Amino acid sequence: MAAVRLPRFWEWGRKIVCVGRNYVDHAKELNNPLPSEPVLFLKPPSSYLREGHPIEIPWYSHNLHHEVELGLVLGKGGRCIPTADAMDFIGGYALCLDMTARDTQDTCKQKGLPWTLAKAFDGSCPIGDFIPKQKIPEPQNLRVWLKVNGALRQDGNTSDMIFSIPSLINYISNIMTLEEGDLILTGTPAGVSAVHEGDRLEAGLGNISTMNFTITRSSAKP
Ligand SMILES: CC(=O)CC(=O)C(=O)O
Ligand SMILES: [Mg+2]
Repeated sequence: MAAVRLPRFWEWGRKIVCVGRNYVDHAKELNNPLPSEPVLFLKPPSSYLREGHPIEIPWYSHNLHHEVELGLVLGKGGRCIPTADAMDFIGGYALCLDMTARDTQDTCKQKGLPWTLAKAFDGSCPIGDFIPKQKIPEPQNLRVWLKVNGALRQDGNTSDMIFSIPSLINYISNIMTLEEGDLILTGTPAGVSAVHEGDRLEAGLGNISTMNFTITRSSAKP
């Protein structure tokens, strides 16, 4: 039953849990300290964006960054999931972008405020198609890449994660109950950079899944 419903998980209104600073090279490029525990934040379901719709630069940002990430789609829910059992809770995967208003994030950091404005705006989580679990037998050894206007900007591998996929599921589920259809973004590798109106983004998980988006400026202003 779950296998039939999961392919359209983004329509369920479930939470998106994001992990930050999970790759050494990315933490270093932003001069962030290496975390001793996973860094977590949330995006609302209104962040989901599917191909065919442009990514909008929020009206308050002049430095929107791409972050390409492997997404884990929960196939069943649980609380305090043991690391040893964690992979059984994955129903599939998705190619994801964690679009980030970097200027806003920097201001939030300086003021000691949460990252909501920088990370949780409408369309801040573009996603590709649902990938059934069996199509990625080695999720901890997977190329994650992104091009802007044909130029390769991010080219990482999930083998370089600081916190492994099972340990992330264990950590998150010790804090909040994970539900079927939840999405976990596992962090971005190095190479994040600014996008501009008219840019074309192409991203991929190896050659298993690819997606394309264009960039526009939001017409929504207060
Ligand atoms: C510094 C960040 O924005 C953290 C983040 O989202 C990541 O993927 O790393
Ligand atoms: Mg991220």
